[in-house]
Amino acid sequence: MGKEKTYDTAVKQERAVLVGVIRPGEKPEETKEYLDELTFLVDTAGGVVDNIFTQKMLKPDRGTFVGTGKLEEIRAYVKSEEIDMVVFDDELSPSQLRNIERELEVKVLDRSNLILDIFAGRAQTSQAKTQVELAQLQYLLPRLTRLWTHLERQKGGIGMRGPGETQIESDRRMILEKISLLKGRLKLIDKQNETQRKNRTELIRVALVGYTNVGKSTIMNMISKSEVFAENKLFATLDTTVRKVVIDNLPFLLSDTVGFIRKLPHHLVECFKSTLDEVREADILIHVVDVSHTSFEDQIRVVNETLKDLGARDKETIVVFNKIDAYVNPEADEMNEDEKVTLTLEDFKRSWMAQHNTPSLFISALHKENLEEFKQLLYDKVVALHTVRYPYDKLLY
Ligand SMILES: Nc1nc2c(ncn2[C@@H]2O[C@H](COP(=O)(O)OP(=O)(O)OP(=O)(O)O)[C@@H](O)[C@H]2O)c(=O)[nH]1
Ligand SMILES: [Mg+2]
Repeated sequence: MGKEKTYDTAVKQERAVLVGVIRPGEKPEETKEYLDELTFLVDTAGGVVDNIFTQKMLKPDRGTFVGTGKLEEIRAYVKSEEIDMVVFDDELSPSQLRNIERELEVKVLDRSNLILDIFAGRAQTSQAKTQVELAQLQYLLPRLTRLWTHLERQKGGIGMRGPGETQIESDRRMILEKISLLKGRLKLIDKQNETQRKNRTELIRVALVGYTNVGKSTIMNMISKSEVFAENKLFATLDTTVRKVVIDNLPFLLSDTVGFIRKLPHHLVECFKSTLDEVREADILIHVVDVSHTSFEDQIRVVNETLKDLGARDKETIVVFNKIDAYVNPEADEMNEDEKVTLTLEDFKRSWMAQHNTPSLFISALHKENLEEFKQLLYDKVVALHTVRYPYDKLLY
């Protein structure tokens, strides 16, 4: 863990307020879930959430996202509580951002910007760094007239990490040049990676995919005895790691990939396409789900949609429900502890199995529960595929 980049906690944490719009028909749990996730993102970026403002609206206001009355309320709060930044739960258009900044006179971030900032702090390889930088520049290009960047540039902090701000502001043309330079660099890296991948086509390739923070890296470490960075923060993994794994003399490749999230900035998905090549070119996907998360079913949906965008939805998939040790049924307060967990998880299991044909498993990577079962299933799948693909391969038997 020592060599990983983490944020300096010695500096004063920036205090944030969050702003979300509640759409018609949105349930209170949903609103809470969205804002909890945004809180987690702010926390991951090194900030601390001081307060949350929400407004019920048919759709966000085109000029100022929330209504002017609400904005006035936020402004007063920001002034009196000396808040450092205001974070909106959706991507703001360039004009919304401009209007809001003018009104609030404080640093304004949106969800996309925040995610990009976290990515910038996490990127390790030149590929990841180039991809993030490209996404950040594409995000900034139409938003060059921001006010707070002038004031805050020297101070650094959340939203300010990444590509050089001076360049970004001084010349739009320079950004465009930089963008094309980065694109060229990415193309080169892609080519190198492609060659690398071609050199290992003999082995079956398995990729761990899933929502962020579900335990993909923990599973990777457990199965491959590797030391991939895992922690209770969003986007701990940015770079794909590939390891050769051997189960019962059967070698295959296992890769750990970047986690998915709701409303992933469009530019970021585009820029990360090549990181996700590993997913696109995998033979088998292990879709990891955090079954202890209150909205894990929504997360499954988000992951499936992202996989569809990548053209990887039709791959052979194993669904692994992880963190069964942490599963609690919120409605079963009255039952005793043991009953509560087994009963409700069993219920879910039954209804899931009845509705889906996908092979599914329930494990705890942390407590090493049902691990053998998991390895066995994985082994069976890899063998089956291997036998089809290399029918004469004696190595196996
Ligand atoms: N209770 C419990 N926690 C777990 C389990 N598996 C993983 N975790 C924890 O969940 C957190 C996230 O784990 P990671 O392995 O980093 O998750 P990830 O899916 O790789 O996350 P990203 O790389 O951020 O997308 C860590 O704090 C793990 O210790 C489990 O079976 N039970
Ligand atoms: Mg990870």
